[in-house]
Amino acid sequence: SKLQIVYFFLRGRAEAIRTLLVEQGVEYEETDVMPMEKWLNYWKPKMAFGQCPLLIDGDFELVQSNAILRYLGRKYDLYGSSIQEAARADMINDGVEDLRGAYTVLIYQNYEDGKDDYVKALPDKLRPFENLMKDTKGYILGEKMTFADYNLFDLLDIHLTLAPTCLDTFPALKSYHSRVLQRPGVQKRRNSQNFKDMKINFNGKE
Ligand SMILES: N[C@@H](CCC(=O)N[C@@H](CS(=O)(=O)O)C(=O)NCC(=O)O)C(=O)O
Repeated sequence: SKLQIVYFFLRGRAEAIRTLLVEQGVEYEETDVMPMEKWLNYWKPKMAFGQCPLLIDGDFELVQSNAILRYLGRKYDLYGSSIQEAARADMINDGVEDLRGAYTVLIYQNYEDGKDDYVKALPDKLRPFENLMKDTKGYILGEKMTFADYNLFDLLDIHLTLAPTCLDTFPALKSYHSRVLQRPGVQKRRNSQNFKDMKINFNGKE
């Protein structure tokens, strides 16, 4: 049976998961948790933490977007080939989660008043990723993509929407973003109507 992603009709925290699955050639179905009444009364109570995305893989169910990415990383051999490689992918994915969390607070709680300061402080948040990516042979672990690359790419991509010049002083990140964007599987996702129809965030702010 096909994998199922249960989430809002949004890029949000599911986009890295979708892009991974499309590029790996894994068929999946998308279940929209809305309308709001359905989310609140049917889906939300089923979710371990009251939140989505949820991945359904046969009779296995998993929430937490980063746990889902890591599960798919293990399932499709996108987690390196040593414990040190896996740990580097984990480290960078945790860094992505830190910045994604700050981005989420801006978008949902403080966009109008906080955007200028957020964008001003953004170089200090991106510089660690530039330093971590400047000596790699393409991706987080070298020549092969990992689950964390899909998350880092999505993080950079949503920040390019928020602040289009934010990578101009970070050549490694700028070339990394376009390298991932040009991958055939990523292009397949990006060119899909489903992707084009989805907003980044629930409140439409970006
Ligand atoms: N740590 C969780 C956070 C999930 C989360 O915040 N989900 C939000 C939607 S979104 O922020 O990912 O867009 C949600 O379910 N919100 C609805 C609710 O909390 O009722 C994860 O990574 O999956």
